[in-house]
Amino acid sequence: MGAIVAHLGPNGTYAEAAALAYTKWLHQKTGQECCLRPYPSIAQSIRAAAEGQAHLAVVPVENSLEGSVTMTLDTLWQLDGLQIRHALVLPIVHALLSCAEKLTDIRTVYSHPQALAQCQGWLSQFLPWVQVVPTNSTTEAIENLEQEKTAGAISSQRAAQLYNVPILAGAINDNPDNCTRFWVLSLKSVSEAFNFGENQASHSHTSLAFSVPANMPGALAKPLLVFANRNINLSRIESRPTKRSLGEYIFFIDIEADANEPFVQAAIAELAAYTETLKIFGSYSILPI
Ligand SMILES: O=C(O)C(=O)C[C@]1(C(=O)O)C=C[C@@H](O)C=C1
Repeated sequence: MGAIVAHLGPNGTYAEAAALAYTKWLHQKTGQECCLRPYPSIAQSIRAAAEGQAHLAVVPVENSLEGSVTMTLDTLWQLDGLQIRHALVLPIVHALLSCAEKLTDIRTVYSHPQALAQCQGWLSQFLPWVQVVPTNSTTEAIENLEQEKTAGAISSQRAAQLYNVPILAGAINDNPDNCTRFWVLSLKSVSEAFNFGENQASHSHTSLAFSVPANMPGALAKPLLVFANRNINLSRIESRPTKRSLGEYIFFIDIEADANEPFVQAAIAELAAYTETLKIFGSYSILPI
């Protein structure tokens, strides 16, 4: 049976490119067949995996220029039961797609907010007069181009080929080394039924998030010392609002250690004493893609 893999659509998004890279790796490693299924938003693709409509979801989590994809972090925090199976990092090269003949004809630029932000320097240098309009994905932005000859969309070269739209400018991201990290998510029960190629000896990273019981001195220092005292390196820390009241945060942390190791289990047990709600999103490795 093929595994259904949810991703942000319509076809041609970077999330789909990440899902394709992951399913190719998985097929080579385990022979597992997969079938990709696009969803209109990142949140809906995560919910599809959480509610069992899809076996996996491949979602962007962090970009080298713009930082966290907040919709992914917020949705993961709200839902229960999802685990991170793998991470993968893709280079992101944006192009300006348009049916206009030249840059000076462009009046509106559509794209996903992350992509718009990753090209803000280029936009202010070459198209300072345009109206910038956010869309749910870089490929949703392409829908407007045929009717609106003065519109452009920031998307990938692959999407330009897929939708047969001309590229007016290539490699427009503000840093040539632009890249985005994606997570592969699934319910725990799904990985018991499928072979997701995870039976390697150890995982390089564990991701977790917690809220703290009160805004007081040491509220964050105590949880962080749990890792520092055991020589466990943090590779990332990010805060998001709890959405309850101003100044209350959820902290998302990635550590460079496997939660199956006894010393990491001891750290997590101690961490629970200093946190209000603690969610462990699992241990995983970064795929060599
Ligand atoms: O809109 C897309 O094509 C996506 O896959 C989303 C997304 C993101 O949310 O970060 C993925 C990678 C790039 O960083 C830009 C956009």
